[in-house]
Amino acid sequence: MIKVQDLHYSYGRKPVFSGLSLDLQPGHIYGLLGKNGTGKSTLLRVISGLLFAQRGEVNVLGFNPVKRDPRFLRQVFMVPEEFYLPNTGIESYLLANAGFYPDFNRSQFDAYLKEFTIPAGQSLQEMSYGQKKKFLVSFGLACNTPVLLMDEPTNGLDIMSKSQFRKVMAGAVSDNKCILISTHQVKDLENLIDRITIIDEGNILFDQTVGNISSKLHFKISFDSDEVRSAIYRENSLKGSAVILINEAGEEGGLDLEMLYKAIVTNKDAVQSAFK
Ligand SMILES: Nc1ncnc2c1ncn2[C@@H]1O[C@H](COP(=O)(O)OP(=O)(O)OP(=O)(O)O)[C@@H](O)[C@H]1O
Repeated sequence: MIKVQDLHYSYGRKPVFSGLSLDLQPGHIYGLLGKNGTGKSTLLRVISGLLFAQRGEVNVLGFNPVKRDPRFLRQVFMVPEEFYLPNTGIESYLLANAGFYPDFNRSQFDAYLKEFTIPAGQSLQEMSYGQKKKFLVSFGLACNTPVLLMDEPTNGLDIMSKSQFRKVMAGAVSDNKCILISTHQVKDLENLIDRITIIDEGNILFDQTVGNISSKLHFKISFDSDEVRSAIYRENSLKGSAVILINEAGEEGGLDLEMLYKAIVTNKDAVQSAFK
């Protein structure tokens, strides 16, 4: 559905990607993680056709995003990290924008606004940043595009809104939809994303499904010093050590995305050895 091959992209002389490849399928929510400045937003912009790859191939739904073909544009929606909303009410916004998306669903949109407790009569510019973000997420979801790109969608959302976001997103997954979410707020996406892609210095550092991670790695609190020593990642505290172990016994357990991320960044080889 989204295929990126040998992507090269530089801002002026500053390279961001020099050979990145990625293959994303429908029916999944992908979490795109990585340090600040590693190129997550750039990648989303390249996929959506807002930036043009200097080398390599980008194919989204059979289209080259660079061509900005209307048949492509109506199938892709991006919720950017920074955005501008016009000084209009919700109805005028819908009138001007919903028509570009053939599968836009008004009752779905209203249900999302209700879930996020966005007052219907308010002008978009009078909304707080968090309200604007929830409005845009609601609109993006209601467009029902097969490709949905979100850049830090939970930034600026309060605690209640983050759980509403998780609920709304869980209901939005479908077999024909590919959702790619770039985020640092990994806790907000726990139990939501089913594949984790970490990019670093222009390359894919880690790319695994949550199911595969859970079968290969075991996350637990341990009080056993031998076990702690054998862990591929550990965080000590007075209440025992939070560890990541190679899941040799095939134990079932949860996944702590934040710990996984830290483990990959600090001890990539040990984590990757579990997947060989
Ligand atoms: N408009 C621009 N002009 C020049 N350089 C840019 C521009 N936008 C981004 N960059 C640079 O490209 C690199 C990748 O930026 P990008 O915003 O894609 O990273 P990111 O992974 O999304 O970062 P963050 O996690 O901080 O949002 C950074 O080094 C950044 O400084």
